[in-house]
Order: sequence, then structure tokens, then C-alpha cells
Amino acid sequence: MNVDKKLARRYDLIVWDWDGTIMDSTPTIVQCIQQACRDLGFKEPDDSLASSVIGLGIHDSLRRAVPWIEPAHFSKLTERFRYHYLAKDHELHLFKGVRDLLEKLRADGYLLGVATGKSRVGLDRSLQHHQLEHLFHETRTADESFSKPHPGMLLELSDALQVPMRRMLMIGDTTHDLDMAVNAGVDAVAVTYGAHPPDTLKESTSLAHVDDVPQLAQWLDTNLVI
Ligand SMILES: O=C(O)COP(=O)(O)O
Repeated sequence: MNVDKKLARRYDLIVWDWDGTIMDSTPTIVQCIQQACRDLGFKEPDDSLASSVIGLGIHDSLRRAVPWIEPAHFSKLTERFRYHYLAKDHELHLFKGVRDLLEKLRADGYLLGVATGKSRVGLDRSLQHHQLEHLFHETRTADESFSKPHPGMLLELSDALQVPMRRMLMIGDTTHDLDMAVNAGVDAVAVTYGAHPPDTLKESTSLAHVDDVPQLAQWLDTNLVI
């Protein structure tokens, strides 16, 4: 490898959000939240409210999506959500072009990580199903670490891979991802093809907003090096 090129890199570690950034899962998560409410006879959140909570981890997500129900009902609601999500999990697909992009970044020598609101079991199942495990150096899930927007997952990735915050880049589709990056002092790029509407993302701090995977690849190609 060309030493000059290595020295000119702006980032060493690229941390990815999972749902809505790598995995095209927003509509499914929204439907499962709504179906879980219907199962139990609760008023369901509309699409916008249900989408807004994606990424916060299952417990915080449901509490924010369905604030009108008694706390005692949340464990049952969580169980119904999991039931519906598990039935659909294997039908979900990656956003077109993401696999190639991850493979290229890995081949170019970047460290790759995941910071997700998913559970460890859910992330590992998805990594395995899509045969992506070999691409990521470290992953963090909200149930084993900290929920977004707490910076804990990024701090742990920094520690585990020995990469300072200023050498990390976060890629995510929600304000929760971008706020986590701000709280950790990490640069971020927003993708607008996931759970949160572009207008909401544009109010958050990030280096750029990209509308699809080819645009993301183009942005990375130009901006990963100085
Ligand atoms: O809340 C979820 O399950 C999705 O989590 P993520 O968007 O942080 O990957």
C-alpha cells in the first residue's frame, strides 16, 4: 500500500447504524409496532411516530411510540412486537449497493463497526443471515451497551479498536445516530433513505446528507481522504 495514501486518510474507523442504513427494514419495524398494538387492543401510532423511535432500542422505542399505555403493558407489547418481527426478519434485504460498498471499504483497509439499537441476538441473526459477519471488526448493540443518543457505543468501539474519536465516522439514518455522534465528538454522515425524513435530519449536525447508496459511496470516495 502507498504510505502517503495511508497517511492522508481522514478516518480509520467507519461505524454503521443497522436498520434504515444497511438494512431496508423501516416499513417492517413500523408495521410490527402497529400490529403489536392491534393485537392487544391499544391505539396504534401512525407511521411518522412509529418511524421516529427506530434506533432507540426496543424498550425506549415502544415507550415513545405508544406513550398512552400503562407501563405494566410494555412487556406484553414487546413480546408481540418480537413475535411479528421474527416472522418477517428473514424477508428483509440490504439496501442495494451496501454490500459492495462495505466490501470495498474493508478491502481498502478501513476498520468497520456497527452501533445499533437492535438487540445482540437480533443483530447477530441478521449478520449471519446476510453473511456479513466477516466484514465488521466490532459491533455494539443497545441491550449490551448504551442506547442512542448516549455516546457509550461509540466510546466502546473507540476503546476496542484503539481509534480516537476524531478518526471515526458515523453513518446513520436517524437523529438518534447523529446525536450519538455529536455526544461522542464523532463526525457523521446522514443517509436520508431510512427511518427519519430528510428535513428532520437536516436540522441535526452532520457533515453531509446523502439520498441513496451510490451518493454515499461517492461521498466516501471523495471525503475519506484529505
Ligand atoms: O431500533 C431498532 O431496532 C433499529 O436500530 P438501529 O436503527 O439503531 O439499527
